[in-house]
Amino acid sequence: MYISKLAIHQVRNISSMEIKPHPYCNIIVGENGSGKSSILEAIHVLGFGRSFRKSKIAELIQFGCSELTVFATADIETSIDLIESSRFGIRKSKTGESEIRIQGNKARRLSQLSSQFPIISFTSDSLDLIDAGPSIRRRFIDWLVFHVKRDIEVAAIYRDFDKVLEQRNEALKKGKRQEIRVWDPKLIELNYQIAQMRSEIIEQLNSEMQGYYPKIESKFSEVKSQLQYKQGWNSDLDYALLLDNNLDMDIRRKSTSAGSHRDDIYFTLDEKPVKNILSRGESKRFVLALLLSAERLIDKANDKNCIWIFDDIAAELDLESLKRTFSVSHDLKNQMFFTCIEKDLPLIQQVIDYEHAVFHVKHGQLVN
Ligand SMILES: Nc1ncnc2c1ncn2[C@@H]1O[C@H](COP(=O)(O)OP(=O)(O)OP(=O)(O)O)[C@@H](O)[C@H]1O
Repeated sequence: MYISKLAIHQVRNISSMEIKPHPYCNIIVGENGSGKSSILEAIHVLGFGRSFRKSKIAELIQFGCSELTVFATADIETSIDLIESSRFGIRKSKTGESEIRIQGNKARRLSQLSSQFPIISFTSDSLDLIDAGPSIRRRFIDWLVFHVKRDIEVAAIYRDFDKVLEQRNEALKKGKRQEIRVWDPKLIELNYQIAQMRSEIIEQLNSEMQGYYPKIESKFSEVKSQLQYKQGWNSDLDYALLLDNNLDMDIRRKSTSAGSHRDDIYFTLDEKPVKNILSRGESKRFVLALLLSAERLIDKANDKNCIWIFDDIAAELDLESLKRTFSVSHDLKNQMFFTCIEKDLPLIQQVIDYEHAVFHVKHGQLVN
């Protein structure tokens, strides 16, 4: 799948812009502050309903405007010379309302749009997957589960778990045992479902990683890399029993101490935490291999390639990593959007030895 047309309105310094991207490789060039990343933000909003940075939606909306909109036409080659087009759109307002359109019809949930539109982003924040707290890794794994399972019910399982956990925590605050126990059967069931889905996907991701990591990082080809699911409770014990055992403590702490909401994934090299071993550049390559492995799983399950967005690619990766990334991504036939400043364009074009489109951006407008 690739975006064949993109229309952006009122996203940061872009008042209105229409682009017809190349099916595989797009380089967005401009000076600092020209609006390159804003194009990537617009694509990200379509796939996730939020910024790829830590910006809130209201911060993405152009100064003085009350909403932003992004529309895309995405094409899929269904056979050698047959292309199927789909239209997607999202409107987000400052006051928090969203309107989602698929083929011109209103959709109820963002997950309906996201399921059609798998986007992978590699930005300066991507290292958070290694460095930041477990919630970032859980979010990544759950996003992958959602795209691999291809089941809209998956989003409902996560939503319900959050709701039930919140209700149970409310009951814990009141300290009423009977009320707390009302939530336990549903919590146990959803906890089990989430654990099962996460465990399966981490195992599959681990196995893809064995192939991709050496392609991106030759230095550690002899060293075993491992992704391990670390459950947020003692998995030797029955979860129901654990909730019972922890009840007094949970009432004191006013929150549920054990469960999927405490899950994490350990990334190790030679059984040592990646976080403590790898340099910053090496960590970026590890994350890149992780993202490529994730894409492979999505691709296998959906026959639908992911759309990649790389912000300021030359600042993030060295020449060798760039070469490897472009080569692997090109083999996978992904649609890619890179941003870079004018001075880095020759370097990037030297590494990309296949057809691509270049879009020059100035003051929030295309200039080529
Ligand atoms: N809500 C907003 N409304 C209008 N302009 C904004 C808003 N938020 C940010 N901007 C401005 O939009 C411009 C484009 O930002 P963007 O991050 O897209 O630039 P860029 O080309 O990627 O720059 P760099 O190379 O420095 O990363 C910046 O000047 C930024 O200050």
